[in-house]
Amino acid sequence: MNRTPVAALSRAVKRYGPTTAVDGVELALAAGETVALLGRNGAGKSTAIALLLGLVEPDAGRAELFGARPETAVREGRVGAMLQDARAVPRVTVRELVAFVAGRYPVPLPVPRALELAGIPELAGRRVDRLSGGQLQRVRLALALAGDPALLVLDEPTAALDVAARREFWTSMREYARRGHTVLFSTHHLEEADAHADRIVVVDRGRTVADGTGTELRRAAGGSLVAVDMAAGQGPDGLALLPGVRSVEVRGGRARLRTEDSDATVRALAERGAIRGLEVVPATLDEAFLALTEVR
Ligand SMILES: Nc1ncnc2c1ncn2[C@@H]1O[C@H](COP(=O)(O)OP(=O)(O)OP(=O)(O)O)[C@@H](O)[C@H]1O
Repeated sequence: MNRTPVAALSRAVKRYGPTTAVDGVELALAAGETVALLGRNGAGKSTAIALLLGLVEPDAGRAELFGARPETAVREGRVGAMLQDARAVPRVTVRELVAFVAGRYPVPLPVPRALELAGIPELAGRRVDRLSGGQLQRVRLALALAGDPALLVLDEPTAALDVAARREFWTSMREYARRGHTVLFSTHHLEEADAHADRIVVVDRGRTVADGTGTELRRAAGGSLVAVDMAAGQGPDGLALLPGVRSVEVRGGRARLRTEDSDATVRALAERGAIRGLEVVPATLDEAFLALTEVR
């Protein structure tokens, strides 16, 4: 089996003057994987994507596609990309533009198929410079798909899409991924990352701070919340010392314990005879993300 990653950044560094946009980020995508790149504004996601596509050169470390320099894979038409800077081309129709781009690839998708996958067959005859932001976004998806690339790289692909368009977008993307293609997308929508990626890579200040499934990230970054009613007259004394507990908050006669090991915390509460109105809630991905990227 060929284990060369489809896309890899190893200890990649990219500086812009005094700003280190990417500071040793690690990333590896296996064939057929869908991976989400998650991070705050300015975390380095777009720069990491630009490095992978060979649009910028790393100052240190390596960026590779299919085990070679990114330019080679891009030239061979093995990569389709949808980046953030959308510039409309004047006067041409959607069909003409997609056909033009498809014509530059060795084995492109038929244009109607690219339009269908992007969910815009009805826009084929429309002028590109008269489309709405969301429509244009999907034309850009059709352009990224036009060459039937093995790897699709999408920088915040659903940013301009409404709820229905977003759902259609992910339906298309899943179909594309099901056919064995590899997809890397960046997003600020944690629920999208959780729902549509096999794996989430969290980038913060140019570094990879977490890499795993949504469940693994939730577990790694703060465990669960255990809540119990306190008995009359009982204070919070000692709760912070129970196994696993990171923090305690008491409000309205109810104690909320943030814990790394809810089983151990619940057992210890039971030993104290303190289990009334017990509730155990796993950390949300939002909480995990905030914990992983909190300003230290
Ligand atoms: N061409 C550039 N020249 C100078 N600084 C840049 C350039 N591109 C990015 N940066 C800086 O590098 C850092 C990382 O930016 P990048 O666009 O990669 O982040 P991002 O995670 O994609 O952010 P966002 O979610 O806001 O799109 C930021 O501080 C940004 O200001």
